[in-house]
Amino acid sequence: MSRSGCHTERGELRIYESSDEVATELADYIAELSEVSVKERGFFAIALSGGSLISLMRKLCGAPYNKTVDWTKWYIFWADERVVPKNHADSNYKLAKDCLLSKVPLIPSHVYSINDSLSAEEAASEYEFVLRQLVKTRTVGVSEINDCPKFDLILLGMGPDGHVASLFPNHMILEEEDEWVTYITDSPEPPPERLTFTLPVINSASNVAVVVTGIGKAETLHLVIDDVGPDCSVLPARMVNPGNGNLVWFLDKLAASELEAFKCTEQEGKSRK
Ligand SMILES: O=C(O)[C@H](O)[C@@H](O)[C@H](O)[C@H](O)COP(=O)(O)O
Repeated sequence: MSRSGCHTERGELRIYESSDEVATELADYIAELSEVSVKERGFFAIALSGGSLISLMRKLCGAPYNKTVDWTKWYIFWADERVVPKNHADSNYKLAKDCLLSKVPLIPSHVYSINDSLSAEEAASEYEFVLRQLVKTRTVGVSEINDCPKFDLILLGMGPDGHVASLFPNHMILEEEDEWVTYITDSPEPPPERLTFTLPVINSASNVAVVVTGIGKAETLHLVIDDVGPDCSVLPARMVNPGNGNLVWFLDKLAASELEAFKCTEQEGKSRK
């Protein structure tokens, strides 16, 4: 059950007691969006990231979701991927496959992993080409305000430096406006070569959820969510702002502990006692 929730200029905050509760609520949220998208569009186009997000999605593999979700309508993409072979320990595809995708009855041809036999630049351009075909057939929706894909859901994590997908602070790809998928060869975190959706694609989605847990992210999250100084404008997580879509932050109380909204609720709770 949600410990507290509120709407801010940076989207809706859903704060839970523990990361296990985040996992429970995240599964429910994804299943609900899948149902709505399948009803409205006939498909559910979802983009994943790497990191702890994937294990936080684990409850989708169990009851009731293994039976109630219409997995055959899912189309899976990656908001970012590391340029390594698919069976490499660093691969976001491998992580998702091992923890989730191999445990649910998806249609294998609906899983759009990145071509690992190409260079970063070639793989980015091929991935964008594939996306363009799927937007043409409306398997992936299209934005009403630009020609960008409109994913039903993009799931992101956030690094302690405020990066999302493979959009790192101060990197010039934050300014990319034309490409849908781009690449970097100088990631501050290994491995250095990565593909990533650009901000226009992330911000064109119908729904974006950023899932952040643990005390190590608390200070950065405060800079991202609360308006506390000029430096925070360079944080990529702060640039996530789906204009025509919904932004939801799934947080455990450790990650949320520095947020103004969280501190207020804690204070109110104490004064009531
Ligand atoms: O491929 C990647 O590295 C990820 O997509 C990246 O953006 C990740 O989501 C964050 O680094 C948060 O990761 P954690 O939740 O594991 O800290």
